[in-house]
Amino acid sequence: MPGAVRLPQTLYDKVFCDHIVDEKDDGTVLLYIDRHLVHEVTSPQAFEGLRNANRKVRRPDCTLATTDHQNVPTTSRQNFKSIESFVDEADSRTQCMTLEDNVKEFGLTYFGLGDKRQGIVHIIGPEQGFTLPGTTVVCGDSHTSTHGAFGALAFGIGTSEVEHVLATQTIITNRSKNMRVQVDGELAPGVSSKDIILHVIGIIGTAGGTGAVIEFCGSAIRGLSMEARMSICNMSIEAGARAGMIAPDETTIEYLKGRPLAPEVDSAEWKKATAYWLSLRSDEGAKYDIDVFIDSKDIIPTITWGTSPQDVVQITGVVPGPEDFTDEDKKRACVRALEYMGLTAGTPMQDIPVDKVFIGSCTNARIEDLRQAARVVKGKKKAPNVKRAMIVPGSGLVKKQAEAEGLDQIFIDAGFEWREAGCSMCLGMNPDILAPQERCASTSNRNFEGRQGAGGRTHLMSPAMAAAAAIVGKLADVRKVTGPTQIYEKGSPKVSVAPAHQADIESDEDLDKLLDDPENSQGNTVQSGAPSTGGMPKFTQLRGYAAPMDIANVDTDAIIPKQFLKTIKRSGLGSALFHAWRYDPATGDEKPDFVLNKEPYRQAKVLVSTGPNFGCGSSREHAPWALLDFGIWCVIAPSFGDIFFNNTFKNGMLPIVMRDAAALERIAAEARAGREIEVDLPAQVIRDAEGKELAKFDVDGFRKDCLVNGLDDIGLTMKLDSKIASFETRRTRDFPWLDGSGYLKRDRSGPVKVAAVPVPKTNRGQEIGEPLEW
Ligand SMILES: CC(C)[C@H](C(=O)O)[C@@H](O)C(=O)O
Ligand code: SF4
Repeated sequence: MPGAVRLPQTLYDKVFCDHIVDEKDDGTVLLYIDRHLVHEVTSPQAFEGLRNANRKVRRPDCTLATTDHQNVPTTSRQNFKSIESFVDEADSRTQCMTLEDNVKEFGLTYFGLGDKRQGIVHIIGPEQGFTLPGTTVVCGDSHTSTHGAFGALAFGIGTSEVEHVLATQTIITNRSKNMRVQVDGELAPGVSSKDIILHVIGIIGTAGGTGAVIEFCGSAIRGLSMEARMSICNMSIEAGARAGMIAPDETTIEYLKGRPLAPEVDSAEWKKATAYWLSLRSDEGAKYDIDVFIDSKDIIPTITWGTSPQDVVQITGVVPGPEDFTDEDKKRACVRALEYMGLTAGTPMQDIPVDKVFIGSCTNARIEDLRQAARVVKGKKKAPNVKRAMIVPGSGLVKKQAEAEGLDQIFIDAGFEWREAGCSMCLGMNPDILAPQERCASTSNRNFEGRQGAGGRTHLMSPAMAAAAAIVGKLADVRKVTGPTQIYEKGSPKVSVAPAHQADIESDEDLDKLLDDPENSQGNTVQSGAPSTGGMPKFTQLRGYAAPMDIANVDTDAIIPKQFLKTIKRSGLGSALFHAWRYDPATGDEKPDFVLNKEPYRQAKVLVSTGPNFGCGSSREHAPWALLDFGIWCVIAPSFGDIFFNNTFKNGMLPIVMRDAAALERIAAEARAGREIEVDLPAQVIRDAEGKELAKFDVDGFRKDCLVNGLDDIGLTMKLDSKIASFETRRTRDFPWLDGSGYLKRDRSGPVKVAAVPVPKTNRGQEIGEPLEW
């Protein structure tokens, strides 16, 4: 209604409201997606689902695909002719070629390996101007949060959701909480945006942002370049948040000028777009559910010591010990992390030698990151004990730019390797990996067990700090290495180890055997064969053994390690579930102490985690697929990683949030005693084997309905086609720069422009035909 009084809104509220296609009374929202980024690892099963149901990609003009992940060798591409001849590893090749086939079949824009614009999906989106302020951006990848630096609502999704977006250009979701992290003051020399985000995660923890979208604000954030802002939003997922956002401002607009897929500067579209973008800041008096205030002067160069991104310490500090924590979960986690990391409490961080250095990843492989590292390295040499120091630019264009500036030579002269673009050692899936017990100074975002290679030890830090570590040969304080030099710039810049070195998987054949051999399946069908379009099995009552797990922050890398992500199927992953925890790396034998290797838990149908934040980290839907294939249909935990939580529902599984500690303990006690329990979804009750109630639980109404009735949500959404079409018409009218029409003008490939029909009301309450006011 024109003139209606609106409550003050946050940046998140505004972007969310501008994308609502439909909202149900129970709060379930059908949200329109403006930008969909696709990569080879999480898309094959989604395209397969489309094909099986004879569906098309609804908005090829709003979809951009690239190959970037574990499959892409970062060795020289000078002789690149085709993926077929270039990618040696069979499964990697299949995954890359499957994406190539799919983009052809569905008419999508694609930056392949031969294309200079190829790179990590979260680097190329902003680089091309595909990511724009005020948009909704999704990708089958948890670090989609990166794009929030533009004031976009950007979040990671699982493969089933990728299929949903491809088919309908929408997603089914709920409103998140509003969280504000305000960082004020001038950053001290040597302190970068990576230090800010590590510091923040150290304070709020990896579950601190659960259920929330974090808005980063304050004078320190405003003073950052776009690239530095991206590093912050990138790691909001490590703080457990659904997304991170920063309000667009002049820095944002400056960055977008001249980007190929942004509106043309000074055109009518540009003027309209920039006026809208600048309107996207939180209103005075807007309410936040959680507020965190940080003074920049408390931040000094920060690194991680343990196996969770919250395990941070200042570089001047020492390795902590269990007595430094009051919480029992944290004490336990500390003991485990010290053992895994091969560290002793009390050791000064700067006394710890490193074996490898990795400067790359979607967090820190942009031109500015490379410039910072180059400033530290210039004229110096890598320490002799550092076996490898790798620079992996985030995209072909970043690489080109760096070479034009002579950065490559600075690194090469210092003894670094200058590689091609890709995820590389961030995920350790291609030959860029750590050997067991090797220690790495890394600019990536995850230090989980085995993340960069089985048994590998990762310390997260900024590019300047990683460069300093390479020079010193130990974890080092960059301020000592460079002296008072200014490493960080203000404003935004324009822009092999032994193959398959996994202690547990020796060769491609081993992997194939594990994944393809029906013998290896635990015999429980995932909806695999049954494509998501065909409906799901109904979930009503589930009775069975519950496997107890007393670990906090069980990440999806642990649930299903990276080497199993190369499959293009949903089935057969049961034998790989918790692979590193379940099998001895040397012999391949089962570890007798691991819960799923014991009776009666080999038959477990439920998993009870007493630690919080189960399923945090990566968006890989392979995690629920592996659990299901093992036979686990229900996970009970005090809290969950957001994307994992969604992914389980999409596969007919039930994740139960049990915040009541006493009730959780009652369930865990039954589990430990090896007695069966019953999960009754219609009644929302958990009972013991005798039928006595152990706990009640909450579940979202829409999701319950889908589970109990085995409903396929893509089919349900497609019934709302006229609402989606109406939304698109309004979008074309109010946000014309978002249609691929502009893209086409600039020789973008892919069909576009959805026919406009007159439609009612926007979600901000305006009337038909009335232009939105910013
Ligand atoms: C492969 C992909 C699903 C995964 C993610 O979602 O994060 C990866 O990028 C990672 O960083 O672990
Ligand atoms: S976190 Fe690592 S593996 Fe994941 S998208 Fe970023 S660079 Fe790639």
